[in-house]
Amino acid sequence: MTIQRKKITVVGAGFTGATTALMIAQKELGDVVLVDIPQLENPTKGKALDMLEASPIQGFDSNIVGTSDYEDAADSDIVIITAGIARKPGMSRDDLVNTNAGIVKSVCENIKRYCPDSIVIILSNPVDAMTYAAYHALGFPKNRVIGQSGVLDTARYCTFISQELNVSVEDVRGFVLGGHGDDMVPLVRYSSVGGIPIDSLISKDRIESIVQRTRVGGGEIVNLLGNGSAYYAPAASLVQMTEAILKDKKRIIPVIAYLEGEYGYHDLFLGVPTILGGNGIERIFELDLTTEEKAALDQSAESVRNVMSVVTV
Ligand SMILES: NC(=O)C1=CN([C@@H]2O[C@H](COP(=O)(O)OP(=O)(O)OC[C@H]3O[C@@H](n4cnc5c(N)ncnc54)[C@H](O)[C@@H]3O)[C@@H](O)[C@H]2O)C=CC1
Ligand SMILES: O=C([O-])CC(=O)C(=O)O
Repeated sequence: MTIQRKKITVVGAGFTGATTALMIAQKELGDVVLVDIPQLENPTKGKALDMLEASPIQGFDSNIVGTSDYEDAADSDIVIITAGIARKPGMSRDDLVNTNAGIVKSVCENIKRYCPDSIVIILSNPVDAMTYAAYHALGFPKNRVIGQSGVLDTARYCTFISQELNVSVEDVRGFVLGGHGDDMVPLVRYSSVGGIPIDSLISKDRIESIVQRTRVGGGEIVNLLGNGSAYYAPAASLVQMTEAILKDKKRIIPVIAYLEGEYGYHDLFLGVPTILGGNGIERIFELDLTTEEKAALDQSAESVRNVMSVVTV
C-alpha cells in the first residue's frame, strides 16, 4: 500500500498566500506548492525555501516549493486562489473587480488544465464575484468551487463578542451570512456564548455596534495597515476550510456557495452555512429568517449581484 501525501497549491505568494502556505505546512495538512507570476519566480522560491527552513525548528514534515510553473501544481487536491490586487485605504473591495476578474480567470485556466479534480477555494476580492468568475472559468461542479468570507467575518464577529464579555473565544458561537461587503448579515439570533444567547447578556446598542464593526472589519484593518489588507485571519480561515475538506470533517462552516433557489436566490454566489467535507460543499443549510433578517440578506444579495454583473463569464 502506498500512502500519498495531500497536495495543496496556493496561487498568489503575497501576504495572504504566503501566510496560508506556512500555516498549512505547520499543520502538516500536506505538501504545499506556492505559485506566483514568472516575474516573481525567485522571490516565490525564496519564500518557500525560507518557510521550509523553519521546518526543522518547528518540527513539521510538509514540503513547500515556490514556482511559477503550474506543472509543479499538477494533480493538487486543493487549490487556493489568493492572486490579485488588494485594496488600499479609501477603496472598496468592488473597486478591484475588473483587475482581479482577469487574474482569477487566467489562473483558473491553468487549474482546469493541471488540477482538473481539485477542490478550489477562492479568496481574491471582491470574493463573491470572483467565485462566480472562477466557477465559470473552471467548469467544475458547484460543490468544488468555494469562496472564503464567512469564516473570516464570523471570526471577527466572535472576537468582538468575546472582548465585549471578557470570555474565552472558544465559547463564542455565531455566524455571518451574505456577501463579503459592508452589508453582510451577522445573525445575532443564532449567536451565543457557552450556549447562552448573546441578546440576554449584551445590550441592544452594544450588539448593534459589534454588528457594525464586523461589517466594516476588513476596512478597519485596511485603514490601520495603510498599504494592503488583512492576512493573518484570512489565512487562518483558508486553513480551517482546507482542513475540513482534507480530513473530511464535515464541519458546519459559512462559505460562499452557488445558490440555485436556496434562500430564494438563483444563479448567485453568496455566503451561507454549509457542511464542508471531503466532497467540498456537501450541503447548504437553509435557515428560517425573520422578515428583518431576510430583508438584510436581500440587500446584501443585491450588492453581490451588482458586482457579479460586471464580470463577463
Ligand atoms: N475573501 C477574503 O476574505 C479576503 C480577500 N483578500 C483578497 O485576497 C487578495 C490577495 O491579497 P494579498 O495576499 O494581501 O495581496 P498581495 O498583493 O500581497 O498578493 C497578491 C499576489 O498575487 C500575485 N498575482 C497577481 N497576479 C497573479 C497571477 N496571474 N498568477 C499568480 N499570482 C498572481 C501577486 O504577484 C502577489 O504576489 C486580494 O484581492 C485581497 O483583497 C484578502 C483578505 C481577505
Ligand atoms: O478588506 C479587504 O479588502 C480584505 C478582506 O476582504 C478582509 O479583510 O475582509
